[in-house]
Amino acid sequence: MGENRRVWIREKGFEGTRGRQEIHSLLVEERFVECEKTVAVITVSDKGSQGLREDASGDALRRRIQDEGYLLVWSVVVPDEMGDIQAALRQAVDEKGAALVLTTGGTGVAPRDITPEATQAVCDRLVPGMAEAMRLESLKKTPHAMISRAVVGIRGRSLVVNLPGSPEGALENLEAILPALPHALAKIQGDPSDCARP
Ligand SMILES: Nc1nc2c(c(=O)[nH]1)N[C@H]1C(S)=C(S)[C@@H](COP(=O)(O)OP(=O)(O)OC[C@H]3O[C@@H](n4cnc5c(N)ncnc54)[C@H](O)[C@@H]3O)O[C@H]1N2
Ligand SMILES: O=P(O)(O)OP(=O)(O)O
Repeated sequence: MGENRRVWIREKGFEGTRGRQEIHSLLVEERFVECEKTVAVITVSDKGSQGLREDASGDALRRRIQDEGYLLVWSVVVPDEMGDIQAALRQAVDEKGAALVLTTGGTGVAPRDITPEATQAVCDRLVPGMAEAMRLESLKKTPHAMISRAVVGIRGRSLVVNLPGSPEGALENLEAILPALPHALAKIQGDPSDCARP
């Protein structure tokens, strides 16, 4: 996460213009605002990783999430391979510092669909309610929604969200959780404030 904070400070033009002490206090002050809004997008697709299909789903997700004010810190296309997916998830969180990681593809029941297993393997905790909400909303669009085994999990202080592979499916699922994302990310980052509704 430290790297992202530095990126943001540079973007705002503070780095080098203030003393070390002041930069440190700025980082502390702005931590909740900035760390929550970094995102990585991982496309899981055999065809995509071989250049046989344009990554329309990744493109659509990148556009939509940036429209919501998130800063894209990394994006990659990997094949439906356990090692590649896990490595990408670790890199997104541990090296790129994404507070939010969106995956698209490989959530279904085809033999090579293993994104949920790879996600669970690198996450410390699951957030079943977010995956349930995505399926609930998606069932209003298509009965095929129940085929997605997508999970949502937490790795360290980052949230990992599995989305289906089709562009429409990925966007429809993302839309279902967008309203809850800011609060979820703030809590994962350690926001201690009360969250009961008045
Ligand atoms: N809200 C919705 N939820 C779901 C939908 C939907 O349309 N709306 N589709 C359901 C279906 S059908 C399935 S099956 C499951 C699981 O999907 P997967 O995550 O396993 O998707 P894939 O098999 O990886 O891909 C499906 C299909 O999508 C196209 N595709 C895949 N990747 C890309 C890409 N990067 N760019 C463009 N198009 C892509 C391709 O035609 C694949 O065959 O989810 C349900 N949920
Ligand atoms: O090439 P992929 O992995 O996107 O899978 P599909 O068979 O669903 O097109």
